[in-house]
Amino acid sequence: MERKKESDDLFPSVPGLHVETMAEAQKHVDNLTKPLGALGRLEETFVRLAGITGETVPSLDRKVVVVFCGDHGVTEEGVSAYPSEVTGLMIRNFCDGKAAVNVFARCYGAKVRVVDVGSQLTELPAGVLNRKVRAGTANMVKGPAMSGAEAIQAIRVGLEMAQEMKEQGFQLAAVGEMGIGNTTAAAAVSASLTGRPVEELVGRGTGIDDVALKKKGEAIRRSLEVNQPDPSDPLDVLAKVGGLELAAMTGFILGACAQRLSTVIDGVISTASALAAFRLVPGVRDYLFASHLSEEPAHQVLLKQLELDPLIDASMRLGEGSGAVLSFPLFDGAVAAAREMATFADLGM
Ligand SMILES: Cc1cc2ncn([C@H]3O[C@H](COP(=O)(O)O)[C@@H](O)[C@H]3O)c2cc1C
Ligand SMILES: O=C(O)c1cccnc1
Repeated sequence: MERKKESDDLFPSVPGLHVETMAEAQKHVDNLTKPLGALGRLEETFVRLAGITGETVPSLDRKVVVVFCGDHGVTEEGVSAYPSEVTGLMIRNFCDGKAAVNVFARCYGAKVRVVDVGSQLTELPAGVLNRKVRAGTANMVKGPAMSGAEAIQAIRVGLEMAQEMKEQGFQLAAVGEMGIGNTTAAAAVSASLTGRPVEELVGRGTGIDDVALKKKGEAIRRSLEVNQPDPSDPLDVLAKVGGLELAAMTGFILGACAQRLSTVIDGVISTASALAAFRLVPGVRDYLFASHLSEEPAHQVLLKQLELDPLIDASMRLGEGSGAVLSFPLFDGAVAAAREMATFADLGM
């Protein structure tokens, strides 16, 4: 009971969409010179952006991707194709502007923010925001990944980052992550929150072979048995079988949506965080956009629970927020179509 009270204070309420603006936007889209509904998901995207911003033609000039980083104790079970050290190497790579997410962000004029919420790096390169809660989680096969208090602290990091992004004037925010081992944590969180069997959710992550895939499934099952996370308590799930960057992404989504900041989720890891956020505050769904469909099997299960349709299906399995940033031009296209296309009335029809 005590914790329920604490989380009530922790989570801001999410306002409803501007329904009248959405109706106007829908009417406008229906009058554009194209067959009714022919722009598919771009139309739903545009109408919802109008509902979020309260503007019939919203502006999306300022875009950002926030990459939350953390390490995972469960890597000692041999669940990833790469060692934990790669998390730190990639943090440096993000700061050098040389990772996939940086390249895509440059292509589409988006800023990149890198937040260390739980890596094992002791010296951080310039450009990383140091919000470290602890240096990696514990091995969740042997006990909880972190304490409830640490999970709440990580969620607060995300909430604060969302506030900062809003204050910095961003209009579209993508959420991404880096953390070797985090597809294992994401699958465990997904299994707990959805109640689906582990075999349906576990995937090859960075590209493990059949032997490692079996070990990964077993590690996920054992983590659930050992920790018994309460599926009706997303905070408990995130603490026991989640990760620091997963909890921070949940906080970011809650904070961004509460401030009417349109938020684009990426692959399986950020979507697991989004489902946790949705279970805490269902209204966040109205502010969330699914960018792409990852190869990880849990991703489509999570998106279905969220009732979100991805814009892109490019067989990607990278993370970092890379798929979310790749979807940015589709948002620009949706807004540009609404702003610049002629209506049937313009043609005298
Ligand atoms: C070089 C490299 C860059 C990455 N960028 C994102 N990930 C992705 O892979 C990791 C999850 O996969 P697993 O659970 O199998 O470890 C995460 O860090 C995710 O962001 C990367 C992984 C690697 C190796
Ligand atoms: O779905 C993702 O984003 C993903 C898949 C595999 C590895 N890393 C990330």
